[in-house]
Amino acid sequence: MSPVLISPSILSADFANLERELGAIATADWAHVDVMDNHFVPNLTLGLPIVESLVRVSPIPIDCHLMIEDPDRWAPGYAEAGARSVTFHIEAVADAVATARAIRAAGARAAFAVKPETPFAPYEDLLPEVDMVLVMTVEPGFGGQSFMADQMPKVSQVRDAVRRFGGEVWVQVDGGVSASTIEQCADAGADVFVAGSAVYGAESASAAIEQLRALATAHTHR
Ligand SMILES: O=C(CO)[C@@H](O)[C@H](O)COP(=O)(O)O
Repeated sequence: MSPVLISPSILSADFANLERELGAIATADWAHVDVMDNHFVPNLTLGLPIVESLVRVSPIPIDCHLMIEDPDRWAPGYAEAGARSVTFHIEAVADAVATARAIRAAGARAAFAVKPETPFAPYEDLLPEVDMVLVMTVEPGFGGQSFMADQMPKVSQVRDAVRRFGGEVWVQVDGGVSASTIEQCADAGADVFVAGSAVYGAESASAAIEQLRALATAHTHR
């Protein structure tokens, strides 16, 4: 397996043609699906029935990022729907351990996300319960925002904690990731890269994916 994973965000895709848009990123590792409820974030996207349909038609695994309230209740359903990984926000969850275990029991990889203002250190003890930590590099809610380079120390902090833990836990970054920002993410220790506008805004999505993969691979320290 490649030491890095590229996960294009379909938030920047044409929502009227999602099957075709998933086909356009078939050379990526995962397809990142942002579920937003207009409460946890000020935007509304899609929910469980659409994710079930996307799982059916996607040529690559679905990487589901839940930006919703009450993930304790909803997250396992996305795993049961066939998402390969399900990420909940640590700011929204009541019982992170129970939710992560329910996601894993339903057959998906479990992850938690931290918003830019949220520190990682208080949650380091959760590493044995998850397969990935997502460090947001924009405020969650919208695609096309500017990359927050000030989150790179947090990415390094997560990578150091994963090394101390010794298990296999991916470190994902999401927001403003592009050919001009991905190297610093990889240098900081990220190995899973979400990119929306940089992929769907490119003339060729597959060429953009290859460029991102090559840049990240050249800078990974794994
Ligand atoms: O979760 C989110 C936004 O909240 C992301 O997944 C965006 O969809 C990334 O888009 P770009 O910043 O890459 O355009």
